Amino acid sequence: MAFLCRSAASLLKSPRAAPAVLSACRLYSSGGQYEYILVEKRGEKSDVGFIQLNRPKALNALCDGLMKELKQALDVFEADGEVGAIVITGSDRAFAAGADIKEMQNKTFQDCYRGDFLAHWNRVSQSKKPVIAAVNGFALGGGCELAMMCDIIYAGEKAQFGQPEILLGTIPGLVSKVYPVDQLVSEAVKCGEKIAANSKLVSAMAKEAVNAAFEMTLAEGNHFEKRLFHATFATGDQKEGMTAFVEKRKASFQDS
Ligand SMILES: C/C=C/C(=O)SCCNC(=O)CCNC(=O)[C@H](O)C(C)(C)COP(=O)(O)OP(=O)(O)OC[C@H]1O[C@@H](n2cnc3c(N)ncnc32)[C@H](O)[C@@H]1OP(=O)(O)O
Repeated sequence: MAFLCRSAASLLKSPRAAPAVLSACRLYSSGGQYEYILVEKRGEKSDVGFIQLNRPKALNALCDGLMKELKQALDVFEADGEVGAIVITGSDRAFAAGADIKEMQNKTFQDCYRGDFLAHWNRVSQSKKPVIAAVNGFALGGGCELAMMCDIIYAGEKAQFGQPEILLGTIPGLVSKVYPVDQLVSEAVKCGEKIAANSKLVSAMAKEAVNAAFEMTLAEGNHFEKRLFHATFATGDQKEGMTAFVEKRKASFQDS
């Protein structure tokens, strides 16, 4: 506890961190004026920081504003000496349906690279306090990764985890399933057909990220994956994939 208090105090003393932490404290202590999340302390002793993602109409898609608020709330709970653990949850229908596709649809590689898109997304994995994900409904793409960044995942019976980015012409896109013996090969071929219908260019990038991860530290692997993710924004297939989602139609990838 002494360590936590010192760490909180040093955060507040740090000239760079202080304004952000103090403004986040104001948001929290004034009952929570966040736009995209609900924040409170729970538990008999009010020692559990509770963050609920709250963009129900967009199935908690992780827009930039939401991720900034999540970082802010984590800063506040880390600086709060009473808080011993943090819970992140969504709604019954969706933990989070991934990064906000409408926000990403027209981004270029240059936008991603210059703005270091997703730079603050690792914040949850850097939390000094244990973080528990309570997942109901969809946990897709970045939503699945957000849950994976937590230390513990509790899943409701209807939780659905997935990495469907390949359908949008970006990375990653890996799925594993268990089948009865007699269906295994035909199901594997069906799976191959589904993969082959996506962008072959982007599939290769996804594989490159996964293979490279075996040779790298976690931080290096995260960085490499992010740069390849940025690189997909230079492809026509990312534009087609995300535009097709927004226009509610099937994507037609050209491997370009
Ligand atoms: C580094 C990280 C990268 C990524 O995370 S890329 C994103 C990965 N995620 C996905 O690809 C999932 C995208 N969403 C879906 O496939 C579907 O949604 C669901 C299967 C989750 C649910 O389908 P259904 O029940 O039919 O609902 P609905 O009408 O599609 O969604 C309700 C509203 O939510 C918006 N929405 C859903 N997911 C996202 C998203 N990820 N980004 C932005 N908006 C999203 C929709 O567009 C729609 O909105 P409106 O009512 O205005 O048409």
